[in-house]
Amino acid sequence: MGKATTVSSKRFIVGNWKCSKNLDQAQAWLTSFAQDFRPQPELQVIIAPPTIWLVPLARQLQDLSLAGVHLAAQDVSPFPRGSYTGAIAADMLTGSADYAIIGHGERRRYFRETSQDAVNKVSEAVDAGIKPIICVDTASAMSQLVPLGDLDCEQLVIAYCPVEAMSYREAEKKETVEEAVRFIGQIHPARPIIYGGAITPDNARDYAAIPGLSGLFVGQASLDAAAFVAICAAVAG
Ligand SMILES: O=C(CO)COP(=O)(O)O
Repeated sequence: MGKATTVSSKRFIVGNWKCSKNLDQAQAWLTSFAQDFRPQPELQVIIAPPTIWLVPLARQLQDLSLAGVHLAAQDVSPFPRGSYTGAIAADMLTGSADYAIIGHGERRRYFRETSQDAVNKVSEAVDAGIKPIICVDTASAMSQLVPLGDLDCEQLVIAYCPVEAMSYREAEKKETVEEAVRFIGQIHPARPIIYGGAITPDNARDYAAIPGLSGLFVGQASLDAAAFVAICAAVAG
């Protein structure tokens, strides 16, 4: 895989369920989403359920044959297969997840993950053919961004998720997001950048229109299938 040279015209919308939903709820969500979602060319919808539901949801998704809808793991091991109790190696995701979220602010904060852990995870994901969605939590987080420059991965997505927006449930000001996107884009010119933090069906259209942004990363509002369909429609434009 070589380095990308231009930002692709793809739009991304990621629904991160975090630690929510049992299997019945997860499958009911997908059934309801499939009834109302209208696929759009260039729109990549990525659903990140708890890892334990990836395999049954991948089967359900295959039966539904929804165009442009993918699954992501919310995390991946920084190690290959081996004696790492509790870990899930990136190549174990093959066949169920196409993407993996890596370095989410909540992983950094509650699980003490470092930027080096994130880089190792990205490297494992890339080797396994899983596309990384790497999260950075502040616009000026050079330590999170710079090591990514050495990675040879064409399909990396950068998710800008300011911690305050997630903690206080208030989206960051659009001008500040735009500045952050410009800053990140200078360090990683050809990477799609998405924004996450208190996105709702009401503000999605405004945020999706921020110049330089390739999509949205949604937590709480993705738990409701109808709200997520509305956000997908807003991102598709
Ligand atoms: O963490 C996020 C995306 O992964 C954002 O979460 P909220 O949309 O709940 O603020």
